[in-house]
Amino acid sequence: MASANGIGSIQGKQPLFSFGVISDVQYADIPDGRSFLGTPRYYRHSILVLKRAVQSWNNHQKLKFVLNFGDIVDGFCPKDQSFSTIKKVVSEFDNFNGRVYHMIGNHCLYNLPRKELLPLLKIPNHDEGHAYYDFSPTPNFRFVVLDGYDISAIGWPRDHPKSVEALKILSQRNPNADKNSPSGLVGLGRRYLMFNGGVGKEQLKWLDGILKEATHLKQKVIVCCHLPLDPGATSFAALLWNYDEVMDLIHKYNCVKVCLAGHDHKGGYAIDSHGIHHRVLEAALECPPGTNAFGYVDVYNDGLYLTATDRMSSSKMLFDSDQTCDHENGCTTDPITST
Ligand SMILES: Nc1ccn([C@@H]2O[C@H](COP(=O)(O)O)[C@@H](O)[C@H]2O)c(=O)n1
Ligand SMILES: O=P(O)(O)OC[C@H](O)CO
Repeated sequence: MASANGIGSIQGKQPLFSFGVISDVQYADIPDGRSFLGTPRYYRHSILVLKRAVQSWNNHQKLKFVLNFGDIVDGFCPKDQSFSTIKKVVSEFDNFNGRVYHMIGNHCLYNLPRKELLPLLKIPNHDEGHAYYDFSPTPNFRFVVLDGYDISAIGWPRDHPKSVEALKILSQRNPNADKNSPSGLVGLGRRYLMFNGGVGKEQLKWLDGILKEATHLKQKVIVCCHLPLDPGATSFAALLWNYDEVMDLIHKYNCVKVCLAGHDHKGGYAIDSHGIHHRVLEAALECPPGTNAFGYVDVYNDGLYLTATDRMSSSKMLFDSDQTCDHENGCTTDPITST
């Protein structure tokens, strides 16, 4: 399909490399339920979605790695089963014939503290409890994985400075007794919920260094985080607390082309004022039995092409600086194929 944003230029060519994606598996061995707002959640079926994803990624044969966007187990998982359940889901991922890069999400942190969780997820360089890292699958591309719960009221010991900082932010920004309730919060202020978090100063400094180096090396950067970074691509109630600070830093450079996220289960897509694509991936948890939500991304010099399944929409994201939205009704995803 030749389209307004010029995706025709990448179709028909061999990708430089490809990788698999899935988000919000939120498995638990409990009966089906619903979100707070009533959306059905299929806790036992979600691991079947993951199994089918792994099978499909292995059948593809050319995927270089897989990215898991976080929340591999649900907060309702009985706490005496947290460790074994996370191990069970990780071992499903490990059936993939390649490297799996995990992100942490709020539901992971409801189940285990960081010091137990990060080694299980094989988070690189987790010695100080950080879950941010980067890797370069080819010399011209770099993936940056952000830790959206760096400043968070979940996951750190209660008296940890990062937990104290998070509780202070929540007490200033959210007057509700239940800090997960957005009641009375208006517009972008709705993001100040306990199930979200922020990127701390040290991580921002690290990110600045990475982007500086990537610019010097002429690398294109894909930023990944459980929490979305753009208000156009998500419900405000799912945004990273300091998404604006992170994006101001990213916008100082021209190397970041795409930001990928999970957390907001319905998914989303937008192009920001600097031409960066923001794609929030639809959740595996909310797939009714027999349906799927996973995909793989083909990487080209001039764009990313997400081929997705069932409830995850396929997306074309071209890197050109003169970005225009290629969807008639605005910057939403443009479904192209379903496998
Ligand atoms: N509109 C809302 C949404 C959520 N909450 C609180 O957050 C918790 C988690 O929500 P889920 O969507 O993951 O079910 C929920 O238990 C509520 O405490 C809310 O108060 N108002
Ligand atoms: O992580 P959950 O399951 O609490 O859901 C987060 C919401 O989707 C954010 O809007």
